[in-house]
Amino acid sequence: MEPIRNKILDCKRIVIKIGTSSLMLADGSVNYQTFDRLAYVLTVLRNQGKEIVLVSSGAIGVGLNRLNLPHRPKTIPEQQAVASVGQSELMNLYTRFFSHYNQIVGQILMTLDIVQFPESRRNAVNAFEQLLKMGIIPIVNENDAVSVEELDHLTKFGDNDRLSATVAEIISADLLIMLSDVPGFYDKNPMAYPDAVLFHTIHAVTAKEMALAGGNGSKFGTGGMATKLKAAKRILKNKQQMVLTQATDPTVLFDILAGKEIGTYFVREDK
Ligand SMILES: Nc1ncnc2c1ncn2[C@@H]1O[C@H](COP(=O)(O)OP(=O)(O)O)[C@@H](O)[C@H]1O
Ligand SMILES: N[C@@H](CCC(=O)OP(=O)(O)O)C(=O)O
Repeated sequence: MEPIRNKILDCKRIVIKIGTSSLMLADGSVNYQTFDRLAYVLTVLRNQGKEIVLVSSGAIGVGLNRLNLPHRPKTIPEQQAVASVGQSELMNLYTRFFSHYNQIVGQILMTLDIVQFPESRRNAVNAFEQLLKMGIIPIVNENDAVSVEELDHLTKFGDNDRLSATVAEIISADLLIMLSDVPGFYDKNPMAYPDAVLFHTIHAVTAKEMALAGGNGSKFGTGGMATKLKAAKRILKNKQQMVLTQATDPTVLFDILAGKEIGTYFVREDK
């Protein structure tokens, strides 16, 4: 009998983060199946009374596809333009697929400074609370078209792993589920080492765990495992919990919320 993760069973407010590598196919085209299945699963969870927030990467990936560009441009303004086009197309895709299940979605684009200033942070939280109260699923991304790494005014989160942990913190989510292109966190990169061993549960992220995080797995990934571990560290510090697994079949979310031992579960021992 596999262990049940009891602390997950009562989770009501859930942030789900999905990475680019799960939304795009290897040839750079859009993975429509994932968009459709994700829309279905999140709508079912919403109809069950869960409060769902989706943090979605993909602006760059979808933008490259829409503009028929073979790879990420080199200059920042070109990257901003690709993200601007891609974000518009990304929301178009989500709106269409969620509408198949009669679920309304909203868009919240964030920059780091929003959460760093108390008033703008409060305003952002108010927007989330109102959308959730209305039964709407907020879809969040970094506002890549304008958030540039500037020395004197830090607007960029840099990756959606960090953004998703921040959103989970400011809305006091019960659980963050990170969907990537790997089944979880391993003792070495499973894409490079077939004998890599999955960690089922992690109670603390230390230098030891950080040392096991190699580079990105996919040509689309921005964050890599290191940013996921940093996000997990923040989640644990805030006494929250996180599950990391792969997005191959978004119905995995049903099993995760049923407490099944899926992926890697980050939870404090004293939670
Ligand atoms: N110890 C590890 N365990 C699991 N994945 C790892 C590890 N070290 C490096 N990786 C790599 O991290 C990648 C996930 O990060 P990333 O490519 O950015 O995906 P995403 O687009 O979902 O953020 C995996 O594809 C894998 O190749
Ligand atoms: N805001 C960027 C996502 C950056 C990011 O963290 O991407 P990923 O590592 O695929 O989750 C975009 O939408 O392309």
